[in-house]
Amino acid sequence: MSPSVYHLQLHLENQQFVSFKTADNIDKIMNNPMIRKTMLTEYFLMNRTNEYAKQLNLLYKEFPQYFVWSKSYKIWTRRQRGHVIGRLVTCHPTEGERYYLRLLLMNVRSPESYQDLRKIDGKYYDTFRESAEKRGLLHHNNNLVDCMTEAVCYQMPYSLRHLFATILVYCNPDNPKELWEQFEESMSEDFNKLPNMDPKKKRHSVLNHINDVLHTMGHDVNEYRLISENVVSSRVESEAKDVNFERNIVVTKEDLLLYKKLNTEQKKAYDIILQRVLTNESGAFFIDGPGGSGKTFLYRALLATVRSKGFIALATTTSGVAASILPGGRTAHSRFKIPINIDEQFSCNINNDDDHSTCNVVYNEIIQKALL
Ligand SMILES: Nc1ncnc2c1ncn2[C@@H]1O[C@H](COP(=O)(O)OP(=O)(O)OP(=O)(O)O)[C@@H](O)[C@H]1O
Repeated sequence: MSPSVYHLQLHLENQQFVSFKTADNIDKIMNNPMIRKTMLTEYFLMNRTNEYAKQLNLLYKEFPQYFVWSKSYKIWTRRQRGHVIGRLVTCHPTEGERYYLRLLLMNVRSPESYQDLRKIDGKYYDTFRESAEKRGLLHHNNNLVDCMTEAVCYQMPYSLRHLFATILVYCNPDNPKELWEQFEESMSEDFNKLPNMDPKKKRHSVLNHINDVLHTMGHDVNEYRLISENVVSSRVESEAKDVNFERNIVVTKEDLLLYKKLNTEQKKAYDIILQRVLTNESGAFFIDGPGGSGKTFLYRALLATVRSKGFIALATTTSGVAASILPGGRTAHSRFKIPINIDEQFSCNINNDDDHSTCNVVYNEIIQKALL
């Protein structure tokens, strides 16, 4: 490929990757000065010591146009020929200081050290973020526009929507609507290929996907006022999503064989419950026993058997911790969209039998509220 692209290393101070063989002596590795050298540390060194580099006053990404990196000697030497493009490896805004270091390197010419990047008018700031802020790099969405613009070049619309949601949550853009309008088209490209997608439907689908991502981070798209009306996913859509989620839960081989290990009491409960499920009769069962007596073990065996037979089984718990130990487990608040404040009138609907696959609910650790 011509011109070739230099991928410029990006790391916080003393956090460069070091590779070594398992048999190598760790003290020897630590005392080897070569191991600490990277494109970035040597870029700083060149800015301190090399007259030509000082005179050129370059950004990190411009450096490879004038200097060549030697992997064996870990030094930059003056370029004699050839044209290359320098690219700083990408960094997600959630990476914090590393992201702000990148932002500074993209904008500050000829820095001589990490400390130098944190210095403005003789004053040192504690973090790269503060330094970026004081330099005005965080104002007016500029860095976020750069981040999205760059991502548009190499990321699929699906990933762009994830990035956009992350930016909304973690980077507090001054004007989310402006950012949305600027990148809506790039984030919608995959939907263009679908048949019967009018612009309104397309926008709705894109915003709904962004909303799904935001929900996993505890936020909602309507907080950001990206469009004038509220984004509401249709009942059919959200049910389709739920069914899709449940259907994609992988039943492991190990779980499928759990029923063989059940003790007498577990087996008794397993048989009774399974019988009800298979005959499509309704029923509510309460499993009780001291901690560690095998309740969760029984639920896992039941979930695996029921799901492997093509039924939908909702593994529901009161707490997130309990949810994490059941395959496909979700908290009741997440699963049934229960609001924080509930009153006597509140009820939640579970659509049963849309496609003739009975919906079964396992509720682990009911401790506070009778919900169903
Ligand atoms: N029939 C069984 N055969 C083998 N191991 C079992 C069996 N039943 C339970 N166990 C094991 O015993 C341990 C405790 O079981 P489990 O977590 O299911 O108990 P529990 O009643 O749900 O506990 P808690 O109420 O504290 O959540 C687990 O390591 C589980 O794998």
